[in-house]
Amino acid sequence: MTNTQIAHIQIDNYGPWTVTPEPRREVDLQTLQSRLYADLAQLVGNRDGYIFFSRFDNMIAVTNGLDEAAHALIQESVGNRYPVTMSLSVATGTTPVSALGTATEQLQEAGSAQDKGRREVLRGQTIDEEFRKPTDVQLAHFDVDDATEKYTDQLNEFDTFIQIEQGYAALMKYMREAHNSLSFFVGGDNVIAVCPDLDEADYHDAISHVREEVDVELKVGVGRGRTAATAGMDAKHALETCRATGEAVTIETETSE
Ligand SMILES: Nc1nc2c(ncn2[C@@H]2O[C@H](COP(=O)(O)OP(=O)(O)OP(=O)(O)O)[C@@H](O)[C@H]2O)c(=O)[nH]1
Repeated sequence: MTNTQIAHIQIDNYGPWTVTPEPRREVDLQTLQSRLYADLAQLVGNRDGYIFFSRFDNMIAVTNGLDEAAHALIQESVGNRYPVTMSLSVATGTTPVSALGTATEQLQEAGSAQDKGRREVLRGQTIDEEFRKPTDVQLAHFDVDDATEKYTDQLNEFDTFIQIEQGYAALMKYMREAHNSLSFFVGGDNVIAVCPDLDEADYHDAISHVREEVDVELKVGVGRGRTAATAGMDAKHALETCRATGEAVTIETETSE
């Protein structure tokens, strides 16, 4: 069974900061947000976690393998180098949705996102080393079939963007509602979903749903691992198997350590 460790990261009091003492230049906010995401991708990724930007002022990470000290160090490193601080709440669950739900509740209990007094809160619990398993994380790497041929080389970039986003919107909503999974756009035509123990039929179901709803054709590779990094790499290999065999769904049978 999966045991996903999810961290909810939130910039402290960011809304007021963006307009104090008066609205800050949008390009500077865009730069800050993308640099913070890039830094966190390295800080989390070098410890074998994955982070997704969601709304940039809030981010969601899979941090299996990171203990409380590792989370604290990441938080401190950002606090030392940025004009903003961030709060971080971590929780585990048999589904990513339940883990995130707990993490967010802990953060909300500590104070509002726009509470001047809530700064650099660190809450929650990580999985003790002795309880970690090679099946703790299940990641699904979705890809639009022949996006280059169907969209990128045919339509203008904005109309391609609409097609890809439509597929993403339908998938993220359905995976959340029907399969307790958290799906994130990661660039190009790719979406990575953090999933509980789903089987091949569940993935076929999600792909059919997106096809019926928005006429976007997907394939998916699925990997499992002790960390997001190993599960994610297995998912990429499984996706390559889809490309080689023409199968819409491939689940790596070996679980990586
Ligand atoms: N983040 C991320 N983006 C990727 C990855 N692989 C491809 N992309 C992006 O997706 C775009 C399309 O590439 P592909 O998915 O290989 O191309 P395709 O035309 O859809 O062809 P098939 O996937 O073989 O059906 C690329 O330009 C990249 O932007 C990946 O593993 N991660």
